[in-house]
Amino acid sequence: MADAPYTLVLLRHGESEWNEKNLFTGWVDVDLTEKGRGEALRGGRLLREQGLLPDVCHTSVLRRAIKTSVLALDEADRHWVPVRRSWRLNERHYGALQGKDKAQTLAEFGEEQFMLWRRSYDTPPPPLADDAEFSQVGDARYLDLPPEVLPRTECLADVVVRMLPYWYDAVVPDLRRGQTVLVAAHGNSLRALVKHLDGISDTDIAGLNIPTGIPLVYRLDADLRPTVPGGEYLDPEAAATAAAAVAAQGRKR
Ligand SMILES: O=C(O)[C@H](O)COP(=O)(O)O
Repeated sequence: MADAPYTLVLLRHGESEWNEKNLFTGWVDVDLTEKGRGEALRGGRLLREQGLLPDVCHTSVLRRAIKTSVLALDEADRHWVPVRRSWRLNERHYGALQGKDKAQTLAEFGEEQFMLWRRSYDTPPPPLADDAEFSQVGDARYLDLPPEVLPRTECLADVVVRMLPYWYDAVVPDLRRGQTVLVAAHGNSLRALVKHLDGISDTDIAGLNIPTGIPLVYRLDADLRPTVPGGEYLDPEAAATAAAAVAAQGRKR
């Protein structure tokens, strides 16, 4: 398609153990659930059935995204493509909320504060202490980062700032080589990328939620602009239902 020379596939990891428990996760490196592994396999099957065969994959350095990419690529018979990993695709760091129950947080702090921390563009949760149980300080995969770069909390604006250099330096060159690129990442790092791609306002991004395990396909024009705003989910009905469930997560008992 000359008017859409570039194909980008976004895939949020399958359900994680802390998604199932309704806990704020952020940079805590939890595993997929059995359901999440099934979602990843289905995502790969949808890619294969649609002929959307990745030539390269980019993931975060968190196992839920890495394992999702391995399962999906294997199911699409593309397990052999090159993979690059970066902390810049990590989930948003949830600060002192990491490990806390979403429903309890909502009950304790109220709807307004909960939504500010969870979905505002520029209000981060309180920072996580370096000696806290769910801190990433000292984690081997981040030892090359200057201490001041390692986040202790992030708002979505912070994620945009640390994700975009990777988008421009690693993902865009692969797209411009004509490769079909799979980005296997997280709800908020993908919200940050979608915000950039679709030019979504700082206010409107609060209403956008990304479901687990369902490929979101962007066909981009020569200027890397989406030819279909918002992209196209390979299972639109399931995606709409699952995105609504993500939005309501704070209320899950
Ligand atoms: O990090 C987490 O808790 C989830 O993966 C994303 O959570 P959210 O949808 O509440 O931002």
